[in-house]
Amino acid sequence: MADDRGVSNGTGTPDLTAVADHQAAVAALLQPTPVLVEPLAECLGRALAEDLVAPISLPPFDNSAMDGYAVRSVDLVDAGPDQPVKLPVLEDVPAGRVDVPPLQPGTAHRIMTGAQMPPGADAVIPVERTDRGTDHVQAFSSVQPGQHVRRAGEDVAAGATVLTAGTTLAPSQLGVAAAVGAAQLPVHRPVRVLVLSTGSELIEPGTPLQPGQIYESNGLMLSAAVREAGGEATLLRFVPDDVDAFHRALAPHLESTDLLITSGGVSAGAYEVVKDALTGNGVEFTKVAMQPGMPQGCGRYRGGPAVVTLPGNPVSSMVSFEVFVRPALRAAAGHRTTQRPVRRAALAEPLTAPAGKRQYRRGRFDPATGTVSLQGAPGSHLLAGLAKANCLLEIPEDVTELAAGSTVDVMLLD
Ligand SMILES: Nc1nc2c(c(=O)[nH]1)N[C@H]1C(S)=C(S)[C@@H](COP(=O)(O)OP(=O)(O)OC[C@H]3O[C@@H](n4cnc5c(N)ncnc54)[C@H](O)[C@@H]3O)O[C@H]1N2
Ligand code: MOO
Repeated sequence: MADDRGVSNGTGTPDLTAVADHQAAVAALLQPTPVLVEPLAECLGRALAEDLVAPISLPPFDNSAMDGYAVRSVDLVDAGPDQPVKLPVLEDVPAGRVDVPPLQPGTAHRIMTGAQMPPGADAVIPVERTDRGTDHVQAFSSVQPGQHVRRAGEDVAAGATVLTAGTTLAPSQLGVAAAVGAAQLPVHRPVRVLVLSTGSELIEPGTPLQPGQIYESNGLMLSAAVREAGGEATLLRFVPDDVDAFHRALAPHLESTDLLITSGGVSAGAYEVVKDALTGNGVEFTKVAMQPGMPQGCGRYRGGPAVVTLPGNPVSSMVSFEVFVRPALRAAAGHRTTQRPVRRAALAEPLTAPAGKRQYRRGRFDPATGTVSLQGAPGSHLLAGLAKANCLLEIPEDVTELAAGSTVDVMLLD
C-alpha cells in the first residue's frame, strides 16, 4: 500500500514511509502541555517548566560536620595521643540552637552534627578523638583550621540556579528543591493518554482461556510505558471489532484526552476496526520502512485528540511506542531528555536483516564488555524475548548482514 508521505525514504523502497518522517508526523501532533504549579510531592517524574533559583544558600550557615567539640584549632596544636590538651566545656550546642555564645580562647563547646558553629570557633574535633567529657574535655589530637566544618554556601550560593527548565524531576531534584525551601514547583502537566485495545479474541488475564482466545497484553504494557515516560494513562480494553462500538467507546473520553493510542486492527485483514473507524475521521494510515512496526497511522480524531495507531503484534506495538510515541510524549510534556540513551556495542553473534527496512532487534547490552546479545528471533509476536531485553538494536535500512563483532547502535531501555 503506497501513501502520499511514502515518496522518499532513502531506503530504495519508495512505497514505504521513512522512520524519520513518521516520527516527525507523530511529534507534530502533540502541543506542549500547560504549566501548573504543583506541590513538591506531586512533581515526581514531571518536567520543570522554569529554572529554579535558590533564594538561600546551602548550607544556610556554617555548621559542624561531626558530633564533637567546636574549638579554636590553635588551642589544640600540641595535642597528641600521649599529651591530651584539656579544655573547659562551656556550652552544649545541639542542631537548631540559635543563641550560641561566641567561643572564648582556651575553651570548647560541645557540638552536634548540623549545629551552627559558634562565632570564634574554626574547627571541630570529633568525639572519638576525645575523652567525651562534659565539664572538661581532653583532646587527643590536633585539628586543621576548618576541619569538620561545613561552610555556608559551599553547596549552593543564594541566587544560583539549582535546576534548569526541562529537568525531569527525580527524587534528588525534589530533594534539592525542598532544601532551598520550594514548597511547590511550576511543572508541565503530563500528556493525558487514552490507550485502547481492540480485538474479539482478547480476554482479560485472570479469566480462563477459551479456544481461539488470547490474553490481552498490549493495553497494560502500553499504559505502563506511557506512565514510565511521564504520561497519564487511561486504559480502555476490549472494544469489540465493531466500528459503531469503537466510536461510542471513545466519546466519553474525548474531552480529557490529548493522545489516543490504539493497538491492533490496522493491517490488511477483513476486520480492521481501528482502520475502518478512523479512516475519514482525521487519521492517515501508512506502512513504515521498519520491522517490526510496519503498519502505522496517525492524525487527529475528528479534529480533536491526537491519534497514533500502533500495530497489534505485541513486540511491534511496544517497539513502535519507543520509536514514535515516547519521544513525542516527552517533548510535549516539557522534558529536555526525550530520547533513550544510545551506545555502540559489539554484536555477540551474527545477524541478518531485511533490506530497505530499519530493523529493531531485542538485545541484552553488557556495559562491562560493551557487547550485545540477541534476545529471541525477529518475529513480532515474540514477547518473552522483549521481556528479557534491556535494549533495542537499531539495524539501518541498508544493512542486511552483520558478522559477530560488528558494532551496532543499541537504544538502552533501562
Ligand atoms: N496481508 C497482510 N497481513 C499482515 C500485514 C500486511 O501488511 N499484510 N502486516 C502484518 C504486520 S507487519 C503486522 S505488525 C500485523 C499488524 O496487525 P494489526 O495491527 O492489524 O493487528 P491485529 O491483526 O489486530 O493483531 C495482530 C496480532 O496481535 C495480537 N494482538 C492484537 N492486539 C493485542 C492485544 N491488545 N494484546 C495482545 N495481543 C494482541 C492479535 O491477536 C494478532 O495475533 O499484521 C500483519 N498482517
Ligand atoms: O510490523 Mo509487523 O510488526 O512486522 O509484525
